[in-house]
Amino acid sequence: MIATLRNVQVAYPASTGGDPGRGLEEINLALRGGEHVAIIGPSGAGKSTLLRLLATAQRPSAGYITLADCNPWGLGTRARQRLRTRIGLIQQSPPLPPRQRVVTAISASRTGQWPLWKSLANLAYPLDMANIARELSKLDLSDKIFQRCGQLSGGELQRAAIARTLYQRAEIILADEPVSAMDPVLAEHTLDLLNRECRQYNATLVVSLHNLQLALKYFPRVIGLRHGRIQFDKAAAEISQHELDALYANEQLRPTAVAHAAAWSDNRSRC
Ligand SMILES: Nc1ncnc2c1ncn2[C@@H]1O[C@H](COP(=O)(O)OP(=O)(O)OP(=O)(O)O)[C@@H](O)[C@H]1O
Repeated sequence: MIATLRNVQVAYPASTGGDPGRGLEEINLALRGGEHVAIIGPSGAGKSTLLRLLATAQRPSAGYITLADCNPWGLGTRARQRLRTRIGLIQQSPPLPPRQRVVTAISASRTGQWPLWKSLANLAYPLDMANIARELSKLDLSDKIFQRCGQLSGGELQRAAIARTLYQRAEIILADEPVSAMDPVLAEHTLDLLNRECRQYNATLVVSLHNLQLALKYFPRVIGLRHGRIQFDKAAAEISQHELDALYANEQLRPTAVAHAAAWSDNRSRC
């Protein structure tokens, strides 16, 4: 298994002196290397928290986690940093420095894997321009290579962050709503590309999505989270409308989410 979580819990500090905020509770999960998994669930369900846990950006309050056969929180700082070079986290609003050029931001994703002299030389002039240009062209961003990150649109920034993680050659790619700022056609194209690239390099891909249609279409395994707990974890083809209704029950997003799911079910039954 590339990742396992046993009875994992994340409790956030209470903001007003009450009970601790609920992030995740009793999460039990095993991910095989090379698997492609979508995480769905209403706003506040814990999707980002789960991705941050898998990225070692968040420490569990309780329970046990292994990544690539080691406990990240039992490692020293250096060893944990080395482990992080094998994990790519694509955030919904990628925190790329606004004044940094796209080429520099992308090349920085590999510096943790390089010796110090190479990282320093790379700061002065990106050493691997051809491969960076290749990753950008896959995402139709070739013309943005020397642009400053702060000058990119939301969707372009998300695509630059995806190019950065692909260039990193991460073994585990975690993406938090990676296509939320893209138009529907670009969103499909980008998710399709991300899946193909991960298959080619046998990378494990875990993506949180609010768009159920995309989750069910592109991911063979889907995890439904609600109130910090796993409601279901099963093959996309086996998820029923009833389970989707229950996942989003009483949530403000329900009408949109269920409409997406109903459209997808209709399409599925017509095929
Ligand atoms: N840093 C934090 N401090 C306190 N509470 C937090 C923090 N981060 C998240 N939470 C709380 O934990 C819960 C889960 O949040 P999380 O961001 O993981 O949900 P999500 O499913 O990704 O939501 P969304 O779909 O809206 O992005 C929410 O109730 C949220 O308010």
